[in-house]
Amino acid sequence: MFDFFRRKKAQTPTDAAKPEGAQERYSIEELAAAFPSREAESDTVGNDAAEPRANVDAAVVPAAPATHEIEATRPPEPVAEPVLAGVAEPVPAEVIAAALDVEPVTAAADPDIAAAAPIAPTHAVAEPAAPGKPGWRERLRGSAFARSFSGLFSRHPRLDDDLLDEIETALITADVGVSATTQLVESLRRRMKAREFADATALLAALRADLVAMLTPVAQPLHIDTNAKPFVLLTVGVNGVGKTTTIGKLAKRFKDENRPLMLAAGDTFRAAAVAQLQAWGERNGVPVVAQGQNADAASVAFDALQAAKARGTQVLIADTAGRLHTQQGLMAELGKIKRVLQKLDAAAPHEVLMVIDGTTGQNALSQLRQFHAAVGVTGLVVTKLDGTAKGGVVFALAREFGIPIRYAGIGERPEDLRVFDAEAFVDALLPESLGA
Ligand SMILES: Nc1nc2c(ncn2[C@@H]2O[C@H](COP(=O)(O)OP(=O)(O)OP(=O)(O)O)[C@@H](O)[C@H]2O)c(=O)[nH]1
Repeated sequence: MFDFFRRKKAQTPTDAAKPEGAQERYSIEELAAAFPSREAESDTVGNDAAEPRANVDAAVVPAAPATHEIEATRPPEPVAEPVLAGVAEPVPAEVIAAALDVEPVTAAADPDIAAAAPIAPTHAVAEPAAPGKPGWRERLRGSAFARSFSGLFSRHPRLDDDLLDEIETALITADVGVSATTQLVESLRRRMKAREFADATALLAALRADLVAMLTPVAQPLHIDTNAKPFVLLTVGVNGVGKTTTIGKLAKRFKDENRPLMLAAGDTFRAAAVAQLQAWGERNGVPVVAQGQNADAASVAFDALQAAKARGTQVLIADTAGRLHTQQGLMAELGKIKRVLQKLDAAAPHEVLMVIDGTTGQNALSQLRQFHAAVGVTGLVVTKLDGTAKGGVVFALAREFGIPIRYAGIGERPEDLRVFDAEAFVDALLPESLGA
C-alpha cells in the first residue's frame, strides 16, 4: 500500500482544486497502484539477473496488417516460436478503455471479441496534424524562455551592463542553470567590453549563436544500425515523463520508415501502460509483446528480444516502468533488464533512451545523473516542451552531460516528436527577428 503513495503521480493543479470527495471514480492507474500484486520491489531487484523464465505466458498482440508484414519477413526456420501462443491473458477491454478514456465496447465481456474490437481514436493515439502543422516557434512561444526574451527585446534595450543583467536573469529564470548562464553571460560581457557589438541587437545575435553552439554537439539524431538484428531501444525515465507516449510516436515514425518493428510492454507496474502500448501497436500495425501487469520486466524484455530475433525484426522498443531516480532498488532493476538482454545480444540495448519531462527544471540534471549511473544513457528525449516548460533545461543538460538529444516532444500528436534541431529550438525561444 505504501507503493500507492510513493509511486502515485503528482497531483495536477486541476486535481488539487477538486473538493474533497469530489472524485467519484478512481483512475485505473490509482486502482492498479493501490492494489499491486507485484512482490516488494526490494525482493525483485538488485538480485543478479536470474535466467528469465520460459516465455510460456508471453503474448504478441499483432495488428492484422503487421502480422502479414512480419510474417513475410520471418526467416524460414525461426529459432524459437515463443509468441502467438495466445495463452497470455488479454488486456481486458475496460482496462484499454480506461487507458484511452473511452467507454468499453459491450462485446468486451468476451476476451476474444475484446481483443478484436477496434479501439476508438483518442488523445493518446491522435490523428496526424492537418496540413500546415504548427512549427517549433508556435509550440514553444509560451515558454518562460521565449516570454522573457520577447519582453526584453520589445523594450529596445541599450547596450550596457543592465542588458547583461537582464539576460542573466532571463536565462536563470528559464532553467538554463547557473553554470551555463555564467558561461554565456561572461562571454558576452568580455566581447561587449572589447567593443565587438555595435548595439544590443548585435549582442543578442551573438547570444543566439552561443546558444546554438551549446546545443549543436548534442543534436545527434538516432541512427538505427540495421546490422543489429534487432536494434534494441530501451526507454527509461521517471514516472509520467511520457515514455509510453514517446514509444507510440516512435513506433509511428519507424513504421512510416517501413522498419519491421516490435514493442515490449515492459512497464509492468502501471496496468494502463500495457494497454496504452497495445493500443499504439494496434493503431500502427506493430506487434506488442506483453505478459501483463506485475510480470518481471526483464523477462518481458528477454521474451521480446527472442521473438524479435526469430522474426527478423529490425527494431525492438522496450518500455520500462517509471521510477524515481532516488529509488535505488528500482534503479538496479534497470541494470538487470540490460544484463538479461545481453544474454541474447552482447551489444543490446543499442540505445538507452532516457525520456525527460521538459517541465521538470533543474531536477532533470540529477535524474539524468542517476539513470546514467544505473544503465548508461546514450540518448535523450525531452518532452512537453510545449505547455509550461521553461525550455532552458535543455541547455543545462547539454552543457553538463553532452549526451545526444535525439528528439524533442513539442505536443501530444505523433508528428510532435521532432528530431532535435539546435537551430530550430533556439530560434523558437528567441524573438523572430533574431533568427537565422
Ligand atoms: N504536451 C505534451 N504532453 C506530452 C508529451 N509527451 C507526453 N505527453 C503526455 O504526458 C502524459 C504522460 O505520458 P506517458 O507516456 O503515460 O508517461 P510515462 O512516462 O509512460 O508514465 P509512467 O508509465 O507513469 O512512467 C500523457 O498525458 C502524454 O500525452 C509532449 O511532448 N507534450
